[in-house]
Amino acid sequence: MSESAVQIIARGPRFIAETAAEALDADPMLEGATYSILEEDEDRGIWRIDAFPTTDEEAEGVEATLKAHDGLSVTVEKLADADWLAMSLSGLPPVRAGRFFVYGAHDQGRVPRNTVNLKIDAGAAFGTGHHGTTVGCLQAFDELLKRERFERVLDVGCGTGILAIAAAKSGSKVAVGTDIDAPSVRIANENAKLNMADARFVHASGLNDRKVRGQGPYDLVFANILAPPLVSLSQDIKEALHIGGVAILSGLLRTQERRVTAAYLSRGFVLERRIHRDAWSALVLRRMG
Ligand SMILES: C[S@@+](CC[C@H](N)C(=O)[O-])C[C@H]1O[C@@H](n2cnc3c(N)ncnc32)[C@H](O)[C@@H]1O
Repeated sequence: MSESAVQIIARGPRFIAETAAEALDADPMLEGATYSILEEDEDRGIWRIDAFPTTDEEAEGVEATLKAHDGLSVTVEKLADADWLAMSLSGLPPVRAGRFFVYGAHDQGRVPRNTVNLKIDAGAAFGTGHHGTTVGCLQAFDELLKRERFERVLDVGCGTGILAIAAAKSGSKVAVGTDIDAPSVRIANENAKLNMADARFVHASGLNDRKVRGQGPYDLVFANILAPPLVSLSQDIKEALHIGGVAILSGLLRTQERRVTAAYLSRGFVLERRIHRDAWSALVLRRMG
């Protein structure tokens, strides 16, 4: 692990930022590297990549890849201590996505009455509602809820548990989440309690865990993970769903849509909707056969 954590920031025009993001995705040495890409300044057309490497090798690889793209200005900032994620995210404004309102402790007094409110504080797990992928999933879910009910919901890659908690708080009888990261599962279970939501979270790799399978088949599966696991889990996600059930997939860049969609179409899904947020995409796919 790094002696001190760093955040690597790259700014530049959209095309160059997206090309650099694709280069990060394509490098097998950087498979685990976490980054976000978003439009920072619409008027000036500036896009921004924030990368949060967890090892020195990853930091060197990410920095070198970003610097190899002419037109990006790249800076590396040292972060003070292990609480850097919480520190960098504390004070973030609440997020509204359809009926869902996601807020932190500092916004306790500003919660509307007519929304489904999700209290999620920034911490060591992904999913405060500020990332384009999470917002895309919540928006897609909100749209579907206008005409359908989802009794049984599974959230693959639950992070903070935000999506399963959203399901439990908007009428789903069964809301199960799973993550390969044990601390995320602990935090998700704490968040469920904090939100008085009947959602359960299981530490597991993939969908074959007994506790995950045992609650299925599901009416809806969220999977906000990266494009490669979305492709490799496509058969498992299909088997976890009823025929007619819906998968809301995110964690993929717009440039990766075709690859992910193809894996699901070939397994009998139809694509119902795409939601774009910054460079990210959320896909709504229905299992037809
Ligand atoms: C982008 S975060 C999504 C968090 C949250 N669901 C949200 O929408 O904000 C992805 C999460 O997926 C987990 N993950 C990655 N690959 C996974 C896999 N194959 N099975 C289960 N969880 C996975 C990561 O540990 C991480 O917590």
